[in-house]
Amino acid sequence: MIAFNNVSMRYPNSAHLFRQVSFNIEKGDFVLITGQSGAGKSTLLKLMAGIEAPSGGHILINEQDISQLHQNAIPYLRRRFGLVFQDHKLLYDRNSFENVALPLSIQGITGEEAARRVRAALDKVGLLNKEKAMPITLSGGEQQRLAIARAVVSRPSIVIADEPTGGLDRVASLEIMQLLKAFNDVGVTVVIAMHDVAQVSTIAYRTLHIDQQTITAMPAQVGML
Ligand SMILES: Nc1ncnc2c1ncn2[C@@H]1O[C@H](COP(=O)(O)OP(=O)(O)OP(=O)(O)O)[C@@H](O)[C@H]1O
Repeated sequence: MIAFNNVSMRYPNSAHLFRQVSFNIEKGDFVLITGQSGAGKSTLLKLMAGIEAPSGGHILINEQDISQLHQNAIPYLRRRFGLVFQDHKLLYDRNSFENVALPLSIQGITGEEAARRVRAALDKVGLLNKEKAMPITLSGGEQQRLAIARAVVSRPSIVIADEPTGGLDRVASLEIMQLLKAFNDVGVTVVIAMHDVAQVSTIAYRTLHIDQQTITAMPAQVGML
């Protein structure tokens, strides 16, 4: 589903973050990207989603080389991804419902159909009773769950989350991981960048570890608290 073939990455005037790394993420995988701060975890997620371009090699999404895609095709590629960032990137002048509805309205889905899908997404993350709440009135964990609802409302086949439990306590972190696992259980591929793997609980996962410009794939394992 996602294939990196000899991918190298360096930002202008910086050292390489990775050199000629290759790995595959299969449909339905639950993958953790680990590595120290600054190792390049966020960059790896951005490469997958076509937000950054690699300095070498090829990235294939469903066997399509994304570097060969026309600029106009990038928004369609992005729709396959649900993106969840550590700082939520919620719109604080819109309520919960409106935040989740935004990706749908960009795709031209409005009215009853949009309302039905927004409420289904809010229900999945346990925020159906907060649809009128402004994000600022929600707890950190609730804001992150709202960001997840917004990420999944377009029914993406891949959810990419960058430190989704950052700043949350243990209980809220566990809820977020269990929520992401629930989407994975129904077939969504989930890729999470995380420096603190201890929060993963008893979720089976594969790890891609970034260190010294290389990425090491480790087999499936079960995380322990
Ligand atoms: N747009 C950019 N332009 C130049 N350098 C960048 C850019 N984005 C990130 N970097 C640099 O690339 C390196 C890797 O950053 P990245 O955010 O991918 O690491 P990370 O592993 O996610 O770190 P953290 O755990 O601290 O979030 C850092 O040194 C960062 O300063």
